[in-house]
Amino acid sequence: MNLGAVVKRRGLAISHRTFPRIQHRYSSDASFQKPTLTLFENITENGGKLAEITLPDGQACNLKLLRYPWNKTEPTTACLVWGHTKDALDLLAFEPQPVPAPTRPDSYSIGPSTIPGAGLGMFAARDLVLGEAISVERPIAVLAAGPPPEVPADADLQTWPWKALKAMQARARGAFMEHLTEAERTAFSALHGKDDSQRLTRNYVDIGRLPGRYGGEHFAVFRDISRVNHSCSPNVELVWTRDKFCASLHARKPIPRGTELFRSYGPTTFQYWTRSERQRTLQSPYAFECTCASCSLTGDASAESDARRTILYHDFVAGQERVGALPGPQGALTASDDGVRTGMETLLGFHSWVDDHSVPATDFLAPSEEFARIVEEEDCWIGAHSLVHYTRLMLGHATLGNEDQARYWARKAAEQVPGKYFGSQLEDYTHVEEDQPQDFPWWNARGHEQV
Ligand SMILES: C[S@@+](CC[C@H](N)C(=O)[O-])C[C@H]1O[C@@H](n2cnc3c(N)ncnc32)[C@H](O)[C@@H]1O
Repeated sequence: MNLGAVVKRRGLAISHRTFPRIQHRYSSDASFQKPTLTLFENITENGGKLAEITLPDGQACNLKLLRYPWNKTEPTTACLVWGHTKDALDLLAFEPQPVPAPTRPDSYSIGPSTIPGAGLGMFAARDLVLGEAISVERPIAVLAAGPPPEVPADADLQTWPWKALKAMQARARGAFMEHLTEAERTAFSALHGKDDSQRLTRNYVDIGRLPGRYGGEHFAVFRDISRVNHSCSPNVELVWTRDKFCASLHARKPIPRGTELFRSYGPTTFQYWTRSERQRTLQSPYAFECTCASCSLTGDASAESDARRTILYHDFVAGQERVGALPGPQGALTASDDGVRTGMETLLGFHSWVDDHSVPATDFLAPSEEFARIVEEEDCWIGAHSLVHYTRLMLGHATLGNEDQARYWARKAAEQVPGKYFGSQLEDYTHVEEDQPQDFPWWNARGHEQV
């Protein structure tokens, strides 16, 4: 039996003399029920392996430190990812692409926030145009947020031994921080937070999945974008572009010079939550109480705001169910060909309405009109969901031959795609109707039913 296997089974401490490249080993108990973490001193010699976690069943998962994209002339990012992610990135043979420039230079400044006690914030340095890219940044650091894919999906991460695994990952993150370049450390240390751990948890942006078997989120920390404070009625939207490995901030409305910029910290569904649900999430890990317009409401007004957001949530869930019931791969909705159009129209119930004259136009339009009214009252940002309803209103009004309304909703729909600076298929979809509503195949098909 080889020494490595004995070590795994018995949880023995490994001497530096036997394996000089191994510096630390954290295992307080000899029981082989616990995962063990080994941190490597010389990560270059170990192919970027910063740590190896050995699970109770003997499987080993590697945490790898790499610089990405592999491009010497661009700013690159220090990444701490699971071994599979690195392998998948290797396979992609990623061609480095430059970080795109913002729409116009000098669009923002950093200074004391308008919210008492919120520290610094980001401000519009000039009048900003709806949709424009205000800041485009490659992150200082990217870290896998969850456990390795080898951890069984049904494992309760709060209980032993997974709790121990989590603590071990935290130690690996600490070691990762030590491996940042001096410039990265300086930028990271200047961010809000009393220590590295707090700086990480209070400044990260969730950038979602990277390629590879690990299906969880990744956290990215930015020099400037991490300065943007939170509001439940945000005026900017963050877009992560994996191919360019950068994030961009887009204005979701015209923003006058000097205005503080706010984005929503919550997950995609955050805008649908009630006030107390939102406040709970912001307390941990961000540790503040939101004072935006919706969160400052009290009594009946606050209950009404909660009720409005709940209506939006139910509509979102119903929409998800309709997407799930669509024939063919759901990817058709994001494909770059006519599948987008057909999939979208089917989802919206457009085809069945346009052919069934027994269903009045008002029945088709009313739910989307109510949706639009609530979104305006709450001033919330649920771009993709709004896009669906505004497109529906555009389709409906074009079919009724109502040119002004069709153009209006086409423009509103296009505005829900802030990443249009990076090119978007959906933008093409909506712009056809915006520029030439008469080109729409069903233009005026039910023109006799004016509403
Ligand atoms: C990502 S940082 C934002 C930049 C930070 N204000 C700074 O000084 O660098 C997140 C932290 O900013 C503060 N913060 C963000 N939004 C806030 C808000 N709406 N009200 C109060 N504090 C806020 C909280 O301390 C939070 O943990």
